Amino acid sequence: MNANSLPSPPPTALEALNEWVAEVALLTQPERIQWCDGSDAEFDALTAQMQADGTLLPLNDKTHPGSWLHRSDPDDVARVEHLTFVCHEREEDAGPNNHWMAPAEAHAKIDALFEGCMRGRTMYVIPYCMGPIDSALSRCGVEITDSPYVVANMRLMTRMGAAALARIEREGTFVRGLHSTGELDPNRRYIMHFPAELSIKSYGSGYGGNALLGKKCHALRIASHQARSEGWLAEHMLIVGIENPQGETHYIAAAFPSACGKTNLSMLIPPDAYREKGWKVWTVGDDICWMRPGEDGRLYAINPEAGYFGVAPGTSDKSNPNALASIQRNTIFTNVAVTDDNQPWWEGLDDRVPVKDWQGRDFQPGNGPAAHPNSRFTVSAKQCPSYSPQAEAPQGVPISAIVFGGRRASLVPLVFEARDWTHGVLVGASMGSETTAAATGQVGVMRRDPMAMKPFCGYNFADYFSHWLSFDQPGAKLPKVFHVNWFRKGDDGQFLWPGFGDNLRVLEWMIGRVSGEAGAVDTPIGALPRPEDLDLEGVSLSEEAVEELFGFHREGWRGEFDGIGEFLGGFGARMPDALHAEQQRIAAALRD
Ligand SMILES: Nc1nc2c(ncn2[C@@H]2O[C@H](COP(=O)(O)OP(=O)(O)OP(=O)(O)O)[C@@H](O)[C@H]2O)c(=O)[nH]1
Ligand SMILES: O=C([O-])CC(=O)C(=O)O
Ligand SMILES: [Mn+2]
Repeated sequence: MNANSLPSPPPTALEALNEWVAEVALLTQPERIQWCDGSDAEFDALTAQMQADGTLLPLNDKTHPGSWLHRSDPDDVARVEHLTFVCHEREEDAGPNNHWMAPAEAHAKIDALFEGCMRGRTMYVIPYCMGPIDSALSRCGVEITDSPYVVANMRLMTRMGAAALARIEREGTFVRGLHSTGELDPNRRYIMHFPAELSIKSYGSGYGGNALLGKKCHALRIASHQARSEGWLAEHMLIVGIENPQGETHYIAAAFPSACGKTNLSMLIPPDAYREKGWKVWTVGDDICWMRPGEDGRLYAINPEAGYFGVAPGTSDKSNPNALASIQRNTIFTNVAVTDDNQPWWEGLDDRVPVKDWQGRDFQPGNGPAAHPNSRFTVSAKQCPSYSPQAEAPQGVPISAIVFGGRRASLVPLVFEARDWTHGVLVGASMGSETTAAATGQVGVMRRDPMAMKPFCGYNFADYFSHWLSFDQPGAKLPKVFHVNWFRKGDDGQFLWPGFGDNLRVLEWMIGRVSGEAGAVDTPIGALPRPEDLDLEGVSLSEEAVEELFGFHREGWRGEFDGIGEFLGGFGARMPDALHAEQQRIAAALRD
């Protein structure tokens, strides 16, 4: 195709967009170009076409109306951090936390892959808005892709189509994301970010986090960099509203690494006794949070997404009934197993035995799990029974508490509170967690994952921590900062804390701390509740569990703080002195 065969007149009057689309068409040579309007008719036509060519397999229409299974290439099931690059002119600006390539080299390398890659195929142009269309906090982008699966997922995950295009035309700026599934060859795969150009190029993967460019690539890597210069924060956080029996709602934002419990906490169902008293939980977002100080000095947050791309395994009517209710219809499942009556199935759902595994083979336990450990569902947020009407509010919701947490089998207690903002930033910066199946590589290895942003921060972590510290200004009414660990294990290897709905007991304590009502004891690492400071009625915990979940183990923390000191030191002179000082203050207190 050449520029002359572009549709005429072009669907938008925005020259910059038309020029970019023409330029991409020239490079990739698609057979045709389709501008996506986000309509139901467009979605229906795409899913019908994917059903016809086998990209989507229809699921049981009685139990799961309007739902499909997609089986991806077995080598393309997770994010690929070693192939993900942040391309600033200077390597120091990407920082030791990122893989870096100079922009010119990166463009040359990936453009060579894009050359002619859409021959014989349709090129889709997807205008999207991250956040409510009418919110000043929202930002827009356009993704160009040759994957109808990406279009369908973007339709569920973002505000996509005509309204987004209208906003882009008004604003004149947008993030440019170019994607092709290519040959799905892991040796011809890159996810490249050019923060200074507000652009993304992703080649060779169809997997969510690599291919749905509005999500991790735009809303975290590009947005975090943009947020630094514009005075806001783009974070890997859920947003949840906790309504107490008096009818007051506190909003909490929580950063846990991939597959460490954000979706679950955001959709929590209160334990029976809490429900009877009138506690309610409202889901604003399950993965990404953009926040900015409001005129009253508080941080206001929006969820830039419009849907969930959630982890399937472990989701059941016991662990997460809201998620399960959300995915009974109009859902795309990726890499799950199926039962004999063609229902989606995964480990932890129930005790049925599936007939086909995620690769479509007859299920045999010897082949490993039936559903891929990183199998996912894509669904519109509006289908969640706990979806908060405030998720559409253009001004966002005020945040009362920020929570950091990870998977830590040992040492780290159930919950503690940072003493002030600077300490809170250190708590976030020093987060550690055991790796999960959300990214390729070994699972269960402890690594530092500051603010759950290790794979997602679009610039040097040292500068990112400085940016976090800069919010502590006169007049600021910053949230309190906490750290949680739902994943503490006993000697038998079992989790000590029941988790899920019972996590509300911990959130209630946090809200009590915010309002000054809940008790705690001070330790060098922060304020820890005593068991009697939490409502534990009906929770059965062994003596060992209480000791491990609520105890403070000075020896272990000394070692931990040595590790934290080394980690901060790895960033050299760019690391803010205030964080070093904070680490040293606590390390000294631990020696006393
Ligand atoms: N033991 C325990 N497991 C949990 C808890 N919350 C979530 N999980 C499990 O952790 C896994 C991942 O949870 P999610 O809530 O999907 O993780 P996420 O942080 O939203 O992950 P991403 O979408 O990858 O960013 C699931 O298998 C859950 O069942 C908890 O409180 N306790
Ligand atoms: O990005 C993805 O593919 C899914 C996700 O939320 C994560 O990995 O944190
Ligand atoms: Mn995530």
